[in-house]
Amino acid sequence: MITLQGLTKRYGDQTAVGDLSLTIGAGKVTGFLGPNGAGKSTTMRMIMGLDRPTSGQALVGGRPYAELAYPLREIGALLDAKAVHPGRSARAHLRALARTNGIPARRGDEVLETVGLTSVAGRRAGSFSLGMGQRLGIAGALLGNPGVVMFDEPVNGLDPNGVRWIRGLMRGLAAEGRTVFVSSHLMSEMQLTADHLVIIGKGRLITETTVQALIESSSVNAVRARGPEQEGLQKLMARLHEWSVPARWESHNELYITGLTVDRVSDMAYEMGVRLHEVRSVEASLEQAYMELTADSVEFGAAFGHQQYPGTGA
Ligand SMILES: Nc1ncnc2c1ncn2[C@@H]1O[C@H](COP(=O)(O)OP(=O)(O)OP(=O)(O)O)[C@@H](O)[C@H]1O
Repeated sequence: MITLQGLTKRYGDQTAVGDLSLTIGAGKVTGFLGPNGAGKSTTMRMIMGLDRPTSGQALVGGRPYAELAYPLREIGALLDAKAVHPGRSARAHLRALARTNGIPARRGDEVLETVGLTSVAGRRAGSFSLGMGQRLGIAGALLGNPGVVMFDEPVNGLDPNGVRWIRGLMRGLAAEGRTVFVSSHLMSEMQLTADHLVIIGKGRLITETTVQALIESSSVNAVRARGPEQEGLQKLMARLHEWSVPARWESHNELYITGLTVDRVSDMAYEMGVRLHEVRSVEASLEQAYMELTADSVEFGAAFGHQQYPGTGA
């Protein structure tokens, strides 16, 4: 379990992380999401004792990192895959890590097997590809068989095979009862991997929720109605607005209606004599729900153009 208590980090007058209080529990994968510069890496670095909080604290299994006698046995982290001596072989790197943490040397070979690097164990880590480096970093994180693992952007630059492997690994670690805390910008991947989500923006907690609850809360969950006659659709739109049902144009022959069922929309159109060719429900993706939620917290982003269609009144 990881506990953050009023965790705060300031750089000059800039607050990188502001008063974060939360618990990241065991037995599940918790995704750590937020726009660029939101404070994810800073938070993870404070959990690992690499940055000192300005105030508040981060606890691993109830204790600050600095007080852990053998930290690698409590928490393993992949924060920077390049933080490996390039001249050392993968095996030598893991042996050195094991030695300083009171872990038997043979454990290095076990984790190399787990991450699929046994055949290159004697090769210099500096000659590794990005994906191999990520795997070696993960081997280091697993070395002490810790109850808590933390990965900062673990799938960055990985091929589809590597992405799938990491997904399975994280799910497996959580199923074994471990705490798995992972940051990522890949929402499609988080939708498949995470159970729980912690979302921050500009250093502050935006929400803590489950993947399912976030998706269900999205206004993108809607009914899409498509028809061949725009005049009819405009009539339908006007009626919906009379009833204060949120509806907007998706394209010139498609409406997007929130808060009514497919059956209700079909019946309304039938009663009004509006021809429809398709009526179906649309579920938001995690990405859509996330974009809505964090729209106000994006510091570094390009403005999107907004398309207008007849009848939107916008
Ligand atoms: N050593 C530092 N000195 C000054 N400012 C810093 C330092 N480290 C981080 N920051 C600032 O703190 C803020 C949070 O950065 P952080 O890297 O934690 O964000 P992030 O959520 O991990 O971003 P990304 O998704 O882009 O990796 C940023 O505005 C960053 O510029």
